[in-house]
Amino acid sequence: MTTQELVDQIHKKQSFLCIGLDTDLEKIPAFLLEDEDPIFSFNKAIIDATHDLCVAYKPNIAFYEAYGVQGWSALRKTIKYLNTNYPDIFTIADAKRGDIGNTSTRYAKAFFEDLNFDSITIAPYMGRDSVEPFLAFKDKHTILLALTSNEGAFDFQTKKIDGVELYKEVLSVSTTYKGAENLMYVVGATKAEYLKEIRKIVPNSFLLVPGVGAQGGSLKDVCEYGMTKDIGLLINSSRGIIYASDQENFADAAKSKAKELQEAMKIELERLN
Ligand SMILES: O=c1ccn([C@@H]2O[C@H](COP(=O)(O)O)[C@@H](O)[C@H]2O)c(=O)[nH]1
Repeated sequence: MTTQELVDQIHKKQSFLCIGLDTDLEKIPAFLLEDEDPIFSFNKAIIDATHDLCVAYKPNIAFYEAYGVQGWSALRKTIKYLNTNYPDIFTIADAKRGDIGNTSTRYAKAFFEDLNFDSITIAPYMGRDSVEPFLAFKDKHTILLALTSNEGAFDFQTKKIDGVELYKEVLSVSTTYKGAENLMYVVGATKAEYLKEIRKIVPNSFLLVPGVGAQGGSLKDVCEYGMTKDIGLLINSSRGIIYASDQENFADAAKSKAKELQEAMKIELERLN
């Protein structure tokens, strides 16, 4: 999917919501455990109930890998279901990969070609040759961890090297990578006040912003400091939406939570005009 197609979808749906499919057998409604593939049944119900309120879904790969072959099969069914039934939706494999060049190429093939995701999250720590193999794929997007939402982000990411914070170095150096036009960045909603500085380095890039909902980040602050004329934001909420209820009404409850966020986003988009 091209970035323009994503922007068009945001305008059409008046939403820049990404729903995280962090599907955990210990948290989904108990009655679904009787199904042949409870993970897929849960995901399908959530997707069918919320697809017109969001522009992206982000399965976190850890939740699928944790269940071995069954989990991987549910992931494959989920991405296939999305690509077949809702081809306009932007899909993100939250896999946080990155390795020496030839290994990165295999990761890229796995997620972009075999699974056919539109994008993947990548850790920048191994540098240029670990990221560029992902950037070589046309109309696929590489979402580099810049400033993450967790407390541990302060261990390294905000530390200065030669007077410059590491996350800023990640942002500016990565813009020189071959294929940098395919880059997006992860910035945690819990670090909204940093967005002003971040926008000085990457004024137009799309940012994937997790941390609204269960982690307490503010949608309003993220929009105030991070929104661009082309929106430039995908705001993720996972647990706050998908686990709104563990009863029969779980999909409707998820829809209500997604609707609350979409309505708040609509107001923010109206401010742009
Ligand atoms: O900095 C980061 C990077 C990734 N995540 C992931 O996003 C979701 C957030 O889930 P919530 O339930 O809405 O808190 C989850 O998959 C994280 O692994 C992040 O939170 N922060």
